[in-house]
Amino acid sequence: MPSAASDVPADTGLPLGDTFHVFDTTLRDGAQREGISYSVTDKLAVAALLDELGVGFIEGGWPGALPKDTEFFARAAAGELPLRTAQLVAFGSTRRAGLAVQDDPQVKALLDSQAPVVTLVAKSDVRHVERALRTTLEENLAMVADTVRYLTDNGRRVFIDCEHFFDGFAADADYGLRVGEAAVAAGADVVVLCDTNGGQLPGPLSDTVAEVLRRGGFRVGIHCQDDTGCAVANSIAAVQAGATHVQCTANGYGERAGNADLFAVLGNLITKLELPVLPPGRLADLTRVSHAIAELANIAPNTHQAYVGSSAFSHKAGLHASAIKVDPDLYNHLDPDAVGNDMHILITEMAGRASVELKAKELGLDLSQRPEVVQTVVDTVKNREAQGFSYEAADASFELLIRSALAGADAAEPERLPFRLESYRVIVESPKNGKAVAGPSSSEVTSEATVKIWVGNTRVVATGEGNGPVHALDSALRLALEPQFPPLRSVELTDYKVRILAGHAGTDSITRVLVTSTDGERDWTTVGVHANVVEASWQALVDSVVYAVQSADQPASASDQQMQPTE
Ligand SMILES: CC(=O)SCCNC(=O)CCNC(=O)[C@H](O)C(C)(C)COP(=O)(O)OP(=O)(O)OC[C@H]1O[C@@H](n2cnc3c(N)ncnc32)[C@H](O)[C@@H]1OP(=O)(O)O
Ligand SMILES: CC(=O)C(=O)O
Repeated sequence: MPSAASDVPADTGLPLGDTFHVFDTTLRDGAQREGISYSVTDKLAVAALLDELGVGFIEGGWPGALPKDTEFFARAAAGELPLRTAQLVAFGSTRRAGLAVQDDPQVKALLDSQAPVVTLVAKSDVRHVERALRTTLEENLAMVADTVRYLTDNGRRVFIDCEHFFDGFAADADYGLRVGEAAVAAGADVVVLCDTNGGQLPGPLSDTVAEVLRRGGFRVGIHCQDDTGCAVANSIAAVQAGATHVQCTANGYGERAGNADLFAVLGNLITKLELPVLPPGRLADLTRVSHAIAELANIAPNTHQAYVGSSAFSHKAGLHASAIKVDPDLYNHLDPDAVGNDMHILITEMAGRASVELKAKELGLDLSQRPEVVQTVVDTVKNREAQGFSYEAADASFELLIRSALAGADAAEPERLPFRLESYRVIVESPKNGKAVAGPSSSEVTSEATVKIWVGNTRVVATGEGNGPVHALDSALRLALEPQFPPLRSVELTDYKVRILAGHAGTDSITRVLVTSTDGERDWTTVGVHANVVEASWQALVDSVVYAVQSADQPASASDQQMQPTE
């Protein structure tokens, strides 16, 4: 890793070179989000992903303030973070008031980090200088100048983050400009205007950026928090006003409401403003990198996140689907492939014929020549959703519904169900002495289920146990079916969600169950609805098993059997 600015490659490998900076602070400001606590290994992995994406700068943390960040820079310097495109940045503050810069241990830690670039946070609002730093305006300017000069003299490139710049500028514009000028005179490259409390709106923020550029005569960057929900809009407005350095965090992670989301900012800069700020071909990594970082941050991805959310290109309304069938561009603001995302058609009560046809195509079923089947499916979905079913998240049940409609419409190809239910029974038993221990332990309360089914002409009776009635039913059903349908051995239930749908009174409410299963390669979700939670669960389990059997390659012995229900 280069240890000084002189070692920094002049050619950044970025299409705009040094003229535009995409500066990521996921590992510093993003880590200030409530609930995030990266290990050093996580931080190295996040940095590697950001480098793969092709950002220009990765702020890794505050060495000297957080032991984990000190270790992160040490491990990066030791070769654990080979960077292709990005340069590593260490964050810290200007020297303490009244302390010589060379004696300030946290400034020394910035040099020790060996990062070639340093971002220094500085006060630029007179009220913060006087009330938070409790020093004079002149001493603050000296703190900025001394620290920048010391770092640049030691070969570092320096950016200066002016905290609370916009509020400070409104109160005393001249002082804000003097801070920027002092930093630049001492050797700083970029003066980053920070909306630290996130209270700005795009119009006034854009006016301030333009005025600073006019009066300050230095390079301007932007750093926006999201407290007004405008961090992305503010960042884009600043760039349009002339900022050439934009600080963001992956998925908008950050303190309070977060920071400007790197992925939305990149999507907007590249596809809307046509600024090629990433190396060619990397835009298509946006969705993958967003989700991988969410995984490392241990935060469920935001499904509705612009550009990269799994719902960012999902269409629910029938009228939208009907236009999309003609041309997806009619309802998508860009081709989802461009950012590595996919379009989805959601099937709900709002679906029309086009929605069903497009969704079937997504599932590999061509209904374009089967208008009567499409209409049957539309009608069935609308009726069932009115009863409480929800197909939006239950693609497998929806596929079964299409297959059933196809079979119903086609006398030559009647529906082939793997089994027919005769009956099931579930027993839940509390301890004989009646003293179940309070708490989540299930060993005190046992469940047992018996299923009686017909597989072809064979009657099978199986009993299973489980830590709850649904688990017991699932065990019994598999015991009964696995000998005939070996692929079921690799199928597991991975998620079980219950929702009570209110009726007119508590007692007549109905229950919707969603079951997610996996065979290790694919996941699928099925739905059941009934007033009785066990029956609703059974319906979802049966759909899951039928889906598994129908979509797996059947061994000759099983597929040769007569699958028709026998009477
Ligand atoms: C807007 C932002 O997000 S900036 C980034 C903020 N991030 C963090 O604070 C995370 C890491 N922070 C830390 O680990 C600790 O706060 C430290 C190590 C930086 C400082 O810890 P401590 O010395 O224990 O003090 P504390 O956290 O109360 O900070 C207050 C001190 O910092 C000084 N300070 C605050 N801002 C600045 C600044 N921009 N420049 C120089 N000194 C500053 C204050 O004057 C005060 O110094 P004093 O104790 O000599 O009066
Ligand atoms: C520097 C920074 O994180 C801020 O001002 O918000």
